[in-house]
Amino acid sequence: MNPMKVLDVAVALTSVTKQYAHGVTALDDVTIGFAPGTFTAVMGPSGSGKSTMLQCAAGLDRPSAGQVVIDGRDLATLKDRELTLLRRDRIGFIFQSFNLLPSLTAEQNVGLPLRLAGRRPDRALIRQSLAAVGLAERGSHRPGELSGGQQQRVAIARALVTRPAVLFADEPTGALDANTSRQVLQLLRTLVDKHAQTIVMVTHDAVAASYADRVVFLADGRVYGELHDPSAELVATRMLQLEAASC
Ligand SMILES: Nc1ncnc2c1ncn2[C@@H]1O[C@H](COP(=O)(O)OP(=O)(O)OP(=O)(O)O)[C@@H](O)[C@H]1O
Repeated sequence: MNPMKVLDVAVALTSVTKQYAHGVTALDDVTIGFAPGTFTAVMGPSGSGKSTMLQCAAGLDRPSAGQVVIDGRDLATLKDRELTLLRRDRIGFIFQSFNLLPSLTAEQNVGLPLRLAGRRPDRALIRQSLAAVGLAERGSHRPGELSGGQQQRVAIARALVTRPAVLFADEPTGALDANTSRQVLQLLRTLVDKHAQTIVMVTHDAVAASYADRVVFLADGRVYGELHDPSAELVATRMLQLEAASC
């Protein structure tokens, strides 16, 4: 990828390889970019490198070789402190298990990234973030008093409160039923369409992937093609082909 192209994307991976101990190559020469204001789903058989790619793209893990550029900054050139700040201020992350602090209210959970940044939690901003995910009335509720879908929406509000360049999502609907999943996916779609949020989501679910603009397929640590605006059926067919090929 040339330098101009790198500037055009929110996140760019160029020839990224990640090797673990015991000779495991989790990512093998992966080059891929995620354009601002787009929603990308990453799919592939179990062990194909999806989570590893997300971790490297989010600056949570360092590649063995290759370059990762987030928001125009080459991660390899950053000192540990600078990388921590970039992750804190420019990256949002949501997980299958929500990862909310059970003793804090929804408002306090959403305000956490601001506190960690040493900023005074701005209540108007926090309330605005909760309203954006449809939970304006639930600010004083603790996670145990909220449904799974509501907890994931609090986690999304928390991830977005710093206005990150990219929101990474690792199986965000994995713990939710079909109906609640649809609501969360529709919310992610709206964040892209209305607020030009960049989202990169790992999923095993073809229906979830069909909410994205683009689906990237991984197998054995390599990119094996992509689909644009695909139907769930087309994604499922492609996954079956990949799984059959990697057996
Ligand atoms: N910390 C680690 N140490 C050694 N090997 C690892 C480590 N993390 C992942 N791997 C290996 O790297 C490969 C890719 O793993 P990764 O978790 O990225 O795959 P995945 O596509 O997300 O899988 P799944 O869909 O099952 O979650 C696998 O072979 C895995 O066993």
